[in-house]
Amino acid sequence: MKVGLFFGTFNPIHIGHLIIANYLAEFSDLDQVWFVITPMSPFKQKNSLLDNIHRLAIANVAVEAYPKLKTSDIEFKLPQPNYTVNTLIHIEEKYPEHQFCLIMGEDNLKGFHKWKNYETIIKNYQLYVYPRISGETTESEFLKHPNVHSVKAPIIQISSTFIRKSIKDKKDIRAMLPENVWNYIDEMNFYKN
Ligand SMILES: Nc1ncnc2c1ncn2[C@@H]1O[C@H](COP(=O)(O)OP(=O)(O)OP(=O)(O)O)[C@@H](O)[C@H]1O
Ligand SMILES: O=C(O)c1ccc[n+]([C@@H]2O[C@H](COP(=O)([O-])O)[C@@H](O)[C@H]2O)c1
Repeated sequence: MKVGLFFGTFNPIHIGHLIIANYLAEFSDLDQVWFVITPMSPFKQKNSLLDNIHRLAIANVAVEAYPKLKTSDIEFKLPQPNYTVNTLIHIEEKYPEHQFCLIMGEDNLKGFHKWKNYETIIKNYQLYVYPRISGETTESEFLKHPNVHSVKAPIIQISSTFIRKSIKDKKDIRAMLPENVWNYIDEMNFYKN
């Protein structure tokens, strides 16, 4: 099976993430997309980060109705910060029967040269890159790499930061989260203070 790995802190997962994953699962040669919940991203502060287990639970609720979308907690037991190159080694060991690819926004591709062992990653894995709006106009040099495939997924400008702030400010942002995710977050009182 060909599996696309979508890495992120997912604090929380939102429709922006789901639309990308759903698009790739239906309109590319990927059989499944797995959301890999990252305990600590190398370039991100740990501020207001909900526990791994809760971020995973929210993502599980989000993918419930989508047989081609799954979650993975493989990084929970790996050293932090979580470098993708290490995770890829572990995931290949655990699932030798699958072929893994990476899913990445154009914005992340621009900073890809700062990732640990990025040359190894791009040499050995296909990258599926979806469009994002960013201030910069320059294209990433990696877009020309034979292992990089551009996909025309829709652009949704929502961030988890915006969702967290809006919940804190008591705004009604239900449309930005799947209904069952909103209900779960609300019942658990996440992000309210
Ligand atoms: N609206 C979106 N559409 C497509 N990709 C997104 C969107 N928001 C985030 N991503 C990408 O999805 C991955 C995981 O997202 P991440 O958990 O970092 O979410 P985020 O919404 O950017 O979070 P935060 O606002 O907390 O920094 C990252 O590679 C990020 O670039
Ligand atoms: O391996 C690295 O050096 C590396 C550096 C930055 C980000 N990543 C991965 O990319 C994911 C999204 O990055 P970010 O910064 O948008 O949260 C993050 O959760 C990590 O899994 C990985």
